[in-house]
Amino acid sequence: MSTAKPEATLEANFDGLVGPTHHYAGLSFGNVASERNARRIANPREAARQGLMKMQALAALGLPQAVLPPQERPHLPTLRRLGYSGTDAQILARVARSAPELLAAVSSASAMWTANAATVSPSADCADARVHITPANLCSNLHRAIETETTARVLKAVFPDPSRFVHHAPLPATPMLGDEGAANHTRLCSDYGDPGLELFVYGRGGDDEPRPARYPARQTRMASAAIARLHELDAAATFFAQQHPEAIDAGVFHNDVIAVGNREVLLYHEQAFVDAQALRGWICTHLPGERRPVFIEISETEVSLDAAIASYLFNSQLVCPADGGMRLIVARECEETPAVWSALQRILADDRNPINGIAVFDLRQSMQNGGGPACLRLRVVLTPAERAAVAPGVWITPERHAELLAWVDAHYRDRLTVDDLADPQLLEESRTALDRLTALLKLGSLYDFQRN
Ligand SMILES: NCCC[C@H](NC(=O)CCC(=O)O)C(=O)O
Repeated sequence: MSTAKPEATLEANFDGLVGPTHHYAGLSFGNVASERNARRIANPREAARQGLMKMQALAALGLPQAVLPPQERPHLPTLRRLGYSGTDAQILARVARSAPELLAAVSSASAMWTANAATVSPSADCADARVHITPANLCSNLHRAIETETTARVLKAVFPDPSRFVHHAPLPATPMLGDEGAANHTRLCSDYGDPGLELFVYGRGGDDEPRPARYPARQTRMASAAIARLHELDAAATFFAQQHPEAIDAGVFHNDVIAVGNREVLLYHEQAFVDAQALRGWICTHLPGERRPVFIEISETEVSLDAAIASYLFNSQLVCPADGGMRLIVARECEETPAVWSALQRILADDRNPINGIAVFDLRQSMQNGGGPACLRLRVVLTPAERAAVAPGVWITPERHAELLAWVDAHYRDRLTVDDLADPQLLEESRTALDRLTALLKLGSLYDFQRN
């Protein structure tokens, strides 16, 4: 067992803080939880608290843990751009009457799922030895596409030093270049500081490749290839794998719903990829460093695709705590799904893999919109010098965690439905909360309402 030293290169998790307008509107076609829970009563306060509990627990394992702020919602600048005019209250009343689905979209707290914020490549993988960051265009859904501009601004504020961090522009927002960020990107390595393998998973490739019939493929091969070029990755250490179209049609709208990789371990469902064997073969011949790859393939007979999607087993986080070993961070739904829980016990008992612990979290508010433990975090591998260059206010310490809980309790409602979204008071509450938050996290003026 190795104890992580403070001078080591480590993987940090940047979790999205759930915003005050968290609600269920069935906005994501192809995301079965979002569709199933449309119009359910949401509890934004509980949602934010559940996320903060996970952040604090990972920080307590000795892992670098940070927070990314929510976005301004309802987003009035989008509504004005779409032709609504008048006071904020007048606009909210009009859009609620004429296009309630548009009001729901501009009110979504979906920026919480920071696995879709960007694709990040560690400096060890990039030719210029800097960390490369490309915000995702999220062009498959309006409520998500409007995150990109603010996300780019937030990431520049959090990773400010241009000698260490390169910020690319999001890819043009068009179906051919659909990009949903790190949820379709995995890195394997021997140790975090070593050069690694970057694995991009796409749903839609060339005309000769199979496509889902029912649900959209949100990530294209062309988008992934562009990111690999922008990040100056070594072509010999980069692989593009196609996600199984049948999995997409069953509700696997991102690869991180069906596979998770960490260090030398790849845990995936047998229906995750069109050609898992080719992927494994390539990893075996290409993984640099001392460790040998470890594959944990879960068969359809052990855990059905439907059980995997209902429990979000593969949306677990696989992390390396400071005291050694590897731990799975799973949603409570895994414990509640018998086939999944026994598969997890089997994985734990098997000493051919380094996984030696499981921690269960209640993330139900996010899960009901199709976002599990891994959706809520953006992974960023950082050297000690890079960690020191991150905006200091975003790191989760016991004090910051307590401040954020108090901030949530002071500003968030414990009940929200789509019918509440037109309430001008909710907009006011959100802006007041976010204004305090940027001060608390020492991030300066991030939001449109702070800059006008
Ligand atoms: N990585 C998890 C993303 C989940 C997200 N859900 C949503 O947007 C649901 C929102 C709603 O239906 O209210 C999505 O599908 O992109």
